Amino acid sequence: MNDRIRFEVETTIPTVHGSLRFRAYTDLVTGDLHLAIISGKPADGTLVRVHSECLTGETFGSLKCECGPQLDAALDTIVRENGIVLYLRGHEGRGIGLLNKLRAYALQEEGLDTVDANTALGLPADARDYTAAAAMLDELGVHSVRLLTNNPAKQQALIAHGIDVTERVPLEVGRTAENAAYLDTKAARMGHLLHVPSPRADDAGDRAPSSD
Ligand SMILES: Nc1nc2c(ncn2[C@@H]2O[C@H](COP(=O)(O)OP(=O)(O)OP(=O)(O)O)[C@@H](O)[C@H]2O)c(=O)[nH]1
Ligand SMILES: [Zn+2]
Repeated sequence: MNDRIRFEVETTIPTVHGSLRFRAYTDLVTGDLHLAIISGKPADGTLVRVHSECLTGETFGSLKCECGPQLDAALDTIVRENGIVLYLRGHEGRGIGLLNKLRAYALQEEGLDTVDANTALGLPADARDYTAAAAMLDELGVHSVRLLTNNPAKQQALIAHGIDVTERVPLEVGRTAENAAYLDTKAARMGHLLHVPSPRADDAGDRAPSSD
């Protein structure tokens, strides 16, 4: 499997979440540099988050999606419980890239939802490939995982690449008035398992309610 990725370097970085080990891998097919962010010793059964890059959500605090809070929560969780966050470059915009994601956002301003905006651009609703993620887990000696995700398709994709997903662990954070319709569309049209209710109108701008 590891004709797909090449390990480059490992270094430890102190972060607001705690001390984390960063292992960098070159994707030999796409040229992207992916990261495995690790707390504790990788082992079968470990907690894993396979996270798709989202510049707008993670760097600029976009409230259109929940990627930023999900990444923060995943890093906090692996520091607490040990585990791995695979940070996948080239997955931006569900695999259509930053420029096309911004084009899709422009169409969403005209009323299209997140699925139809991709389709209107002649692009798949989800173009992500998980081969590199599975190869990184293989390189780390991890073949069974508890997966932090709300997306059963991501679970199935990893299974199809030979990773035994023993449990799906929900990661429902970051719901706001701004992204409630987007999250509801992901649940209705993309099969995401989302149960946290939308914030009330008078909560607009607040961060996600704790849970149900
Ligand atoms: N094309 C497109 N991509 C988006 C949009 N909103 C967020 N994204 C991208 O979607 C990716 C994250 O995928 P999501 O569908 O939010 O969630 P997921 O990774 O499938 O599922 P979880 O594991 O539950 O987070 C990131 O790369 C974001 O950049 C959008 O409206 N259009
Ligand atoms: Zn995002």
